[in-house]
Amino acid sequence: MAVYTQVSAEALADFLSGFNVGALVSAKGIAEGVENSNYLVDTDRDRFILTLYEKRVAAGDLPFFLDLLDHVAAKGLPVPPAVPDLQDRVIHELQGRPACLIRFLTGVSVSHPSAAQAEAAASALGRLHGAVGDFTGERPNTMGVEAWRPLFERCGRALDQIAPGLHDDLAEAIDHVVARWPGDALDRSVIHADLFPDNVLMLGEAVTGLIDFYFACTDIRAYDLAIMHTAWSFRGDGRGYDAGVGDALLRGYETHFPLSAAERAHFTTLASGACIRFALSRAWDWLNTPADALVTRKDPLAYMRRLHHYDPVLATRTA
Ligand SMILES: Nc1ncnc2c1ncn2[C@@H]1O[C@H](COP(=O)(O)OP(=O)(O)O)[C@@H](O)[C@H]1O
Ligand SMILES: N[C@@H](CCOP(=O)(O)O)C(=O)O
Repeated sequence: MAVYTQVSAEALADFLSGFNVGALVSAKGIAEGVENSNYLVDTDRDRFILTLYEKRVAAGDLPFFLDLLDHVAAKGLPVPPAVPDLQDRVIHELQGRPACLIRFLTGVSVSHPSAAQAEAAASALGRLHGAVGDFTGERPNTMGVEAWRPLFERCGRALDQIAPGLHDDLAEAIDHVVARWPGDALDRSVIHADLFPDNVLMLGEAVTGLIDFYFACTDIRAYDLAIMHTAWSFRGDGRGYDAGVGDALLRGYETHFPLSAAERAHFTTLASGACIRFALSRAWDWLNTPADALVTRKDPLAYMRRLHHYDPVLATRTA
């Protein structure tokens, strides 16, 4: 459960009085998510998500994320814009945290996506990449290829507390993948950068929401699909690659963006990089999540197993 900051009913009612959204009826901390504190808020008029930005979201980046959501929503994609208050402000402060009131979208995130659901979700990613073609905002990827070594070094030898050998395994993987990283050889774009199944809301096989744009940034466009491939095509523990789902992702995406020969040639490297990125952030969180935070930490080793699927050369100690 991701609630790092508690908001009392009184503080929330006071906060909502600055909006034209009706009066508070109920509020519950949301079980999913690891980055921010999220509450499901019902008023006597409507339902909202209240997000307090916590760990990796810098307040200075919020205008980029919110402008991006407005841009993409205006193109007809199902993304949740922030709700303005009575003075037309969308970024607030609550309990000392940056906070936004977000429009609620219906749908559920699937735990075990079928090939048809994966195809629909990847098709939505392709539409998203089409919609950002004329978006002028830019944001460097703070979790991109240049960030891996510094984060690895901040984790240090404590990585071996998670699994013996993890430190050396990751060091070798970073050297191997960074040396092969395509860099400027591939098209760049604004990307979502975290389109896991829990960030896609669905009803049956229809996508009803793309959420959680708080890692969105400018990076290699096909890297977004590679991230999705690592997140959708395996069981939660990182075992059991499902080729039906993996192929469906490529098929769905290519209805909007056929991959170039270069993107195909580099896809395994992009996916391996995604595995390093999520293994590292999960490892850092594993070692540093406050004991009193209501959050379920995610397993870094599940991402090492995925890495070994894409790059069997790296399959060594922690497999
Ligand atoms: N706009 C929204 N509409 C409906 N549910 C949402 C919305 N935003 C977030 N949620 C719910 O809250 C959960 C956590 O949100 P998310 O943005 O993924 O959190 P975090 O940033 O902590 O990862 C989601 O899995 C989803 O259940
Ligand atoms: N998707 C990442 C963690 C980021 O959390 P999210 O809840 O914002 O998607 C992972 O699984 O490691």
